[in-house]
Amino acid sequence: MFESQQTTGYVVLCALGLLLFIHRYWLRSSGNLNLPPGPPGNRLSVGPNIVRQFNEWANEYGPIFSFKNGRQRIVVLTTYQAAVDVMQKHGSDLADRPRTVAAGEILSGDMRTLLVGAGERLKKLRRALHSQLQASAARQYAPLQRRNAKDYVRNMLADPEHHLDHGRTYAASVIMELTYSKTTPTTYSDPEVKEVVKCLGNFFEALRIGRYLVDALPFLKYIPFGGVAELKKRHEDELSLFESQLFATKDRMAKNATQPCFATYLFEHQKEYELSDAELAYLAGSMFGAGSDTTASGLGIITMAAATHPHELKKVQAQLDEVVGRDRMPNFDDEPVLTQVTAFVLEVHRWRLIAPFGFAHKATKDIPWRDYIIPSGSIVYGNHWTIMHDPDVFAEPETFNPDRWLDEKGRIRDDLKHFDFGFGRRVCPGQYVAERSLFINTALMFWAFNIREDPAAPIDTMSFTDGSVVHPQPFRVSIEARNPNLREILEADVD
Ligand code: HEM
Repeated sequence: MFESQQTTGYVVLCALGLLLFIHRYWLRSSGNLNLPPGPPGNRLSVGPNIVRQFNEWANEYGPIFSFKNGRQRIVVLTTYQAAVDVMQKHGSDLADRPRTVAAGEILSGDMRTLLVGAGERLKKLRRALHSQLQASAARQYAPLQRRNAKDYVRNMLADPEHHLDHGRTYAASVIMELTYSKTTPTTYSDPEVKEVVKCLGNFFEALRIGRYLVDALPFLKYIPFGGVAELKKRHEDELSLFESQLFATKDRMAKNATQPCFATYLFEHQKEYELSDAELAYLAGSMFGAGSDTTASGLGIITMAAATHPHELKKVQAQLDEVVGRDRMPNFDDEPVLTQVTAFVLEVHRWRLIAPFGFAHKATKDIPWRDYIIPSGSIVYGNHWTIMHDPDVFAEPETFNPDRWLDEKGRIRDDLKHFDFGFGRRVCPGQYVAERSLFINTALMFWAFNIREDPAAPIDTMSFTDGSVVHPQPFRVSIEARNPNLREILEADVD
C-alpha cells in the first residue's frame, strides 16, 4: 500500500517535471520566453546615481528588470531568490565581464583581475589569488591583522576625530604588508600610498559610464589622442609604479631581507602560473585597489552602526565581557564564541552595502529564469542593495538587527548569506581576509570603547560617496575608553 502510494508520487512528480520542461522548451522555441520588463527606450545614461535609479526601477518592475544602454542589454536582479537562482546557480554562465575599453583594456592593459574576462588568464590570476587568500591561507595573517587592529584602537584613543582616516590606515597597512611585506608604518600620507590611491582614483574615474568616449566608440582605441592618450599615459605610470613595488620586494628577497608575502609567492611560482612580470605587477598592485578601499569603508560603516545603535553595541559588549573579560583583549581564538560580534558585522554587510549595486557580469549563455530569458551577451548585475533589503527574506529590512543572523541557540545561521562580496565564479577572493579584518577590529573596538553619536551632530546613515565602492561621508562620534587601564593593557598585550 505504502509502496504503491510512493510510486504514484514519483510518477506525478516526473509528469510535473516533464510538463515544466515542455512548457519551457515551448516558450523558448516559440520565442515566447520574455525579456525581463524594464524602462522603455534606450537608456544611454542611467544617471549619476545608479544606486537610486536601480532601486527605483526595482520598485517599479520587480525581481528582474532590463533595459538597453546603447547596443547593450543590461539585466538587473533585485531579490534574494533571483540572486540565488541566477547569480549563484548560473555562476559559470556569468563568469565573464563586459568589455571595458577605457578602464580595462587601455588603463589596466587588460591585466586588472577585476575586469579580466573569463578565460585562461583569469583562471591563472584567480588561482594565484586563491592560494594566498582562501580560508585556510587567510589564517596566516592573524598576527599582522591583530597588530594593526591594536594600532587602530591606539589611533582612535589618541585622535577620535579622524576615525575614518584610521580605518584607511589600518586597511592600507595590512594590504601593503600582506602583498609586499612592507613593515614600515603605512599611512595615507605616505608618498607610495598616495601614488597608489591616485591610480585607484583614475581607475574608478575610467569605470564611470560615459566618462571616456572610447567606451562607446572602441575603434578610437587606435587613435592615441585626447582621452585615449591620457589613459595610455596613466597606464604606463601605473605599471611602472606596480613594477617598482614588486621589484623592490624581489631585491629584498635576493638579500634574504623579506618575510614571505604575496609578491614573494608570485616570484617563486611565476613559471608555474606562466605569468609575465607585468601581469605579476598588476596582480600584486591591484590588491590595494580591491582590498584596501573596501575594508576601510567597512570599518567606517561599523563605527556608524555602533554609534547609531547603542542597544546593539551593548549586546556585543555584554558577550565580550562574559567571554573575554576586561583584563585582556579579544583575539582570533575567541571568534567561534563571539557570535554577537560576527552577527553585528554580518548585519553591517546587509544594512549598508560597500559595493551597493555590485559589479557587472556578462552572460555567455541564454539563462532562463521563471518566464524570462536573460539573453547571452547581456550585462548582468545582482543589485546588492535591493537583494539585501529584500523584505521576503529580511523582515523590516531598514532596521539594523544583528539578531536576524542568529538561530534560536544563538549560533550563526548557515541558511542565510550576504552578497556584499559578490557572486558565483567572480566572488571576492579576498573575502576571508576581509571578514577576519572586520571581525578583529570590531571585537577590539567594542571591547575597548563606548562609541556614541554626538547629539550636536546627528549622523545621516544614508550619506555616502557615489561610485562602485562607497564610503560614509565624514561624521562625528564620541569615543570613550571602557577601561581606565586601556593604555596599560594595550602595551602589555603581545601577539
Ligand atoms: C569588506 C571588504 C571587501 C568587499 C566588500 C569586497 C567586495 C568585492 C566585490 C563585490 C567584488 C566583485 C564580485 C563580483 O563580481 O560579483 C570583489 C572582487 C575582488 N576583490 Fe574584494 N572585497 C573586499 C575585500 C577584498 C580584499 C581584502 C581583497 C584582497 C586582499 C579583495 C580582492 C578582490 C579581487 C582581486 C577581486 C576581483 C575578482 C574578480 O573579478 O574575479 N577584496 N570584491
